[in-house]
Amino acid sequence: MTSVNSSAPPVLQLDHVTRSRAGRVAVQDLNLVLPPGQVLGLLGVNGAGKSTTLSMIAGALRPDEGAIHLNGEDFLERPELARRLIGWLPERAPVWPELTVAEHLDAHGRLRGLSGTALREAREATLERLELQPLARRLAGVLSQGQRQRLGLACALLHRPALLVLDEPANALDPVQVTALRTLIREQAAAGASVVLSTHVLVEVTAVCDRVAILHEGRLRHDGPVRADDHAALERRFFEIAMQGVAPAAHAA
Ligand SMILES: Nc1ncnc2c1ncn2[C@@H]1O[C@H](COP(=O)(O)OP(=O)(O)OP(=O)(O)O)[C@@H](O)[C@H]1O
Repeated sequence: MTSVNSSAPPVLQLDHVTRSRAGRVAVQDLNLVLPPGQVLGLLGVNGAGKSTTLSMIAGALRPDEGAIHLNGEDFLERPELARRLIGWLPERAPVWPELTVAEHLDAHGRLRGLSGTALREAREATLERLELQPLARRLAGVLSQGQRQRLGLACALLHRPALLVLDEPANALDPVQVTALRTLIREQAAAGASVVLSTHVLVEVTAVCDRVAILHEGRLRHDGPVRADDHAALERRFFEIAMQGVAPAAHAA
């Protein structure tokens, strides 16, 4: 399934990354290396540290310790790399209610240095790819949740980033759109982009990811390839890790 180019530098490298939130360690000593064209699924129970990790990868949170490199460059020294290299769909994608769908894409494109014909072409191609053309002139404030999620995805994809960071991308999508999202993610990987996505839905990982990382209590507990033909193995591993520290009575509950 993967189209990894092993001779290129990693798109993303995390070395010993640690981050506390509200006085508690949310992510601890995390090491990850992501080559071009690979789709990595990030799993973990609520509070495991997935969103904190994705926020650091997207440049929205700074690690307390450790290093992050994008395409071999020091991301903490050069946070502006995010504008060009990263497309981020946060857990709750912010929208400006008074702007239309097309205006959102224009605003995101300008923030990433696109203008004129390049911006127009990127906007039209993205509207078409995300099937948002019928909604292009609609105000974001009146979109359904799933339509908003697709707008968030469109904003993340618009500038063709080398790294897509998707926090729960299937949130609020109907089954047709979930299938379309899977196709879109594999298409991005085939074109050379790397993808990190977090999800609570294990079957999403089996369906779309080359590799899975499982976080528990802020620590990386598993990092390995996904076997599309063995979903049960992923489930077993996930629950093995997720149930650590849970009392037997809680298991049974
Ligand atoms: N804005 C915040 N302020 C303070 N602490 C936070 C904040 N966001 C998350 N945390 C804490 O950081 C830890 C990791 O949370 P994080 O949101 O990264 O986990 P998650 O794996 O994404 O969880 P979920 O699956 O519920 O979205 C948790 O202990 C959480 O309480």
